[in-house]
Amino acid sequence: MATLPQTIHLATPLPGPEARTLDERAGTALPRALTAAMPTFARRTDRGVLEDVDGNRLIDFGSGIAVTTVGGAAAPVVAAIQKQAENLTHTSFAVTRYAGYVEVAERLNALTPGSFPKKTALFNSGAEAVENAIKLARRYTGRQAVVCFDHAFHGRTSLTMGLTAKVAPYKGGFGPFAPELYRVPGSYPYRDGLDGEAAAERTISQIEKQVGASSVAAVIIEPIQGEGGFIVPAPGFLSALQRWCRDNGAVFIADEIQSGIARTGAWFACDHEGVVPDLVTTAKGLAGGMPLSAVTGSAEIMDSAEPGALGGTYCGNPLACAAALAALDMIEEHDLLERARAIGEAGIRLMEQWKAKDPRIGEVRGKGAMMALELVDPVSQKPDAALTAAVAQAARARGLILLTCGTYGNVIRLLPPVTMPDELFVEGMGILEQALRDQS
Ligand SMILES: Cc1ncc(COP(=O)(O)O)c(CNCCCC(=O)O)c1O
Repeated sequence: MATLPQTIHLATPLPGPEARTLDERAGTALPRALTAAMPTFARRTDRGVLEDVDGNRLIDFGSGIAVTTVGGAAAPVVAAIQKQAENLTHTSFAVTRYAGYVEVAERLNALTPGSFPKKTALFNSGAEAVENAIKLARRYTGRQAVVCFDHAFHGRTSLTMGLTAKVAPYKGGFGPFAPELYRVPGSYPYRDGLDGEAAAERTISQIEKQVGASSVAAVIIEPIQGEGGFIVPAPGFLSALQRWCRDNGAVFIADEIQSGIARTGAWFACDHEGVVPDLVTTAKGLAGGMPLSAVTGSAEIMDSAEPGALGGTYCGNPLACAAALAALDMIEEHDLLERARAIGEAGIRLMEQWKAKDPRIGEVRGKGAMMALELVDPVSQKPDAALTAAVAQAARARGLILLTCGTYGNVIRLLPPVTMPDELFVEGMGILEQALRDQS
């Protein structure tokens, strides 16, 4: 298993010659709707480094959008996939079952919040998990209305586009979207100035007055909103929502696809507030880079669907299950929860120092290795998407894989693999700080 030096190395400008050739081929072969943050093509990954096709080594602050939390091509994950692939690549769990699926379900049933009997169903993508969580909530309650939130992202399938808030680039021209989806304001302390209780009162009032409590099948929320801007709700907001759902017979669904599986320094972002959802969706970091997603929750809700009502050809693929078991073992054996917390503390501390001297930084926020900078006009505090794009582009040109997000396009997000060495993380932060300075 080849390892990469955990240092940045720029042999060519980005994109280099091989990448430019591939880009031309991609322009001919692929639809223009497929875009990428980085102007190059990957060849290898190892911990915090991605090597591209021209031999450049880049610092990875993206983890493939919060997926390779344990590092790309992590040795234990690779070994588990190789071993599994020699014996079993696919049977379809709906045809002949296999132990790996059951083992992943048992792990998630034990790790997710709540001490009640739980069950898990596996799928392939995050959107697929969200779709099935909604199906189960509707089947269990016999109701149809689903409450979702401003700034939400839940996927790009038809139903999940309806749940997702931001129109561009996700939804334009793809409607009509599913009925019975109702969007309400959530908690965005930097922009609404509300504490958890006040934000929850506003949300619940809108649900009760404009949806009707008795028609709500589910309330679905990201405990930290990801694509919408790494928005950490005010303390108490999520638990107030959970109480309302319990009191009104609605299923509380925590979409932990981006915030879950050690990313925030806890197994789940809900853990930070002791919030216990009825259903949890997971994906991304679950299988160390392999496509796997899950719905985990109350056995009573999970068993509400008739035999045969859940499934799909590839759901819970054996290679993905083997990878997931190896990734979960890595998190436990190397205490990567603590590692995520340490990275978060170091990153937040650094960015707060920048903020003290730079009024363009409206807020520094996040938990664990899920951190963000919201960039604004220093006078009006209005979102500054142009500055955000310029900073990201400058950082990428210097070899830092960096992602942005936010409804207003003005949030820089940090999602490093938590197996990244400290000195490489600090070097990546230095590149980001310089890119900010260069845009003064
Ligand atoms: C909370 C939350 N729920 C659901 C999803 C959807 O997961 P899929 O595996 O991309 O379907 C996500 C995926 N987020 C990254 C999307 C990137 C893009 O599509 O450009 C998420 O963050």
